[in-house]
Amino acid sequence: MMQEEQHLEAARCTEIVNPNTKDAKYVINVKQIAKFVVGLGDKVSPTDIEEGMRVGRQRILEQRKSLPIASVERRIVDEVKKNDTVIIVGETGSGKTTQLPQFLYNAGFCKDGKVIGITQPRRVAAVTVAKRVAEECNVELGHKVGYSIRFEDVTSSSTRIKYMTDGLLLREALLDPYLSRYSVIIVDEAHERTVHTDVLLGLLKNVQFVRSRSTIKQHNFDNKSEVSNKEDKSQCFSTLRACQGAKFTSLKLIIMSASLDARGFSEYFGGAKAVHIQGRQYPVDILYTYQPEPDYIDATLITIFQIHLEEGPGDILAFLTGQEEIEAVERLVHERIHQLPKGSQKLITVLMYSSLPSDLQMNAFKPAPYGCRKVILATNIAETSVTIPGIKYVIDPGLVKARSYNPVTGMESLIIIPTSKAQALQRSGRAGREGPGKCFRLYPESEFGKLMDSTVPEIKRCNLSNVVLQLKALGVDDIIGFDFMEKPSRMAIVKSLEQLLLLGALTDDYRLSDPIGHQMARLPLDPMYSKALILASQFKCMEEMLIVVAMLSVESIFYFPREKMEEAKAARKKFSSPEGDHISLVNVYRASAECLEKSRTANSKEKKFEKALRKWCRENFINYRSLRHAQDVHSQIQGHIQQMGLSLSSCGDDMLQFRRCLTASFFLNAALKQPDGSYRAMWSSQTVQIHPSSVLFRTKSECIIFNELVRTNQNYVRNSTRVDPLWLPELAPQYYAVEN
Ligand SMILES: Nc1ncnc2c1ncn2[C@@H]1O[C@H](COP(=O)(O)OP(=O)(O)OP(=O)(O)O)[C@@H](O)[C@H]1O
Repeated sequence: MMQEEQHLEAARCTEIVNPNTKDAKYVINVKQIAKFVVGLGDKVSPTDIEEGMRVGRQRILEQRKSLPIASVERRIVDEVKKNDTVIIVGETGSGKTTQLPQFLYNAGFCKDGKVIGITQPRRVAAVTVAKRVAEECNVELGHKVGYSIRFEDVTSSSTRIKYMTDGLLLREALLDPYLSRYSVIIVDEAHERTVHTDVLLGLLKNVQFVRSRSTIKQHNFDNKSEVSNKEDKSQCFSTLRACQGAKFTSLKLIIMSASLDARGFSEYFGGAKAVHIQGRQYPVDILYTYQPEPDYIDATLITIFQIHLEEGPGDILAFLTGQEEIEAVERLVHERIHQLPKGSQKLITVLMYSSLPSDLQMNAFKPAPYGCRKVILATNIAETSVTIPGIKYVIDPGLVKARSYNPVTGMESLIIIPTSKAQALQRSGRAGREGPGKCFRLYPESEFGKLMDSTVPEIKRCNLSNVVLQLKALGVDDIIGFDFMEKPSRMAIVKSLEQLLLLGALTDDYRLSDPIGHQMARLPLDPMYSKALILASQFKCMEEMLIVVAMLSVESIFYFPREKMEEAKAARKKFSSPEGDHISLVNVYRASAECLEKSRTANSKEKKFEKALRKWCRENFINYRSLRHAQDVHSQIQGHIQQMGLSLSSCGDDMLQFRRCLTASFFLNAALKQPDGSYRAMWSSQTVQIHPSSVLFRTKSECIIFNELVRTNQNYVRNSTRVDPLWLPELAPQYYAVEN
């Protein structure tokens, strides 16, 4: 196929198969794409569009039929009918995520208005897969097929196939503890073992147990003899009691992945049936380096350019470890592009990481302009479930940034570690989804054998306060006795119970407190941040705290390019407050809002505001993408605050009130200056230093509160504000009065 045709085809596949062709805006869009791609201009007629749609549908149908899962549809449906829990293991690209829900829908699992829910560990996967399945079913997104992710619900009462994040299903369980709308729940990409997946598995096991009993016969809940298994008795008791008299249909559970320890999952679900799907649609060649690469960034760059100059058409997906690294590689690619031989194809970069605003993440799914090759620089958010059109080459340096938490010191850090085999398989699976592909692993083949089979479950390496709060809100009283697939350490659970008690989320007998604990559980934030917002309504500084929580939820607001360090520092000074980093963040946010306000008064077009904001960010050395993300988070949390009836007051210029509120909320993160100029963190007793990026770095106040304790070459605290040490016993007597 000629390259122009290929690009038109790409445009057709992503746009023309959309069912809304009668929408005028859409027709213009198709024309624009055609013009952009092959210069057809106004030549795209309604007949072209009709034809494009027909071709697109036909292609999708043929493509679906050729997926390995298509040949075992009957068998899988039968297994699901026969068994309450089924484990499905099938290669990446075999069609699990997109096809299985459709098979089950066609087999009648949605009759009586029931819903099939499919959980994904990541938002981007939930959104893009739902879009694809809606296209395959030829329905408008949000009707029969929809998705729901935190702060974005594209479903309706007619939705029967619903993709969502695992965290969202957990939140749904707070309102509907038996997940009664669902006839089937599919936990996809279970190998990732996110903390949400693990909690969800325990919860689903419990819900399934309750629902299956309820369908057998009406319970006599005072007589627990029906509950045979001892562990189940303690596990389910509070739930069983609560559902007295309720009548449910049974819940089918499907656990799915390309690289699953099927035996471990099967054992956890009492010997559940495991089904393996053989084969994939297209082959992927795996290439290794001869020697270990001493500098994986440089090796990634070299591989990008090698592919670009030596390989045939197709886009590139390179896996990196985080936003800063991705932005640095983007700069290096742009620097080296100029060294390309004259006449070579253009190379464009697209970024993809979790804190990038959703609309910018979606740029990765748009076809590259005609005559260009696209290289996507992504974190592991592009690792599972997603199909990015055009990707033929994957570069995998074999590393990932992972959370690690020490419950004794309270130190949470992000460290770069080798991927597991399961992750490497997922990454290579992103090539070869539309045709044969290649994966360049930037390590020797012998190293692959040494990788761990699967990732250490996140639940074993994170601060559990949020998990414990959620479980308490779900009615699980005995956290240590909860049936986790893999139990977190007792110490980690005890520490988080202690923290929640001190924050007032739990009563003295470790139940969720009313109203604080319930309110905290409703906010989708770290418990300390939730507490800060609840207190801010009493300290009358909600506006300021909302900004701070939003700004702290994103990575690196400021940036300091090496070549313009002095200019960047001077720009930053404009926002700096001598009181500390929190107020400085408020200043940045407010100044950006002012800039937007001014451009809104002067213009009426949304694009122009964006342009004005970008310019303002450039001039002030603010990371535009991070600021946009903070604005998103801000409006989302504001929605929650309003729903909860908390007042949106501002303390105006009285920042004393705001600092007192910070102290009352983050008192566990207080540190006192020591005679040698270092600080002692009060909760962990660790010796720490103020991070050089802080406005307090040189000033050294007597007492500070901070948000993050990180370890690089030494222990640093980040985002600090100076506070009066006497506020600690006054505002947090539950902790400091006893200590003193
Ligand atoms: N958005 C999309 N655009 C184009 N093709 C798609 C899209 N989504 C899926 N496909 C096609 O359907 C195939 C099966 O995708 P699906 O996500 O169902 O596989 P899977 O077995 O779940 O893989 P994985 O384990 O990687 O998630 C893909 O290989 C690709 O060919």
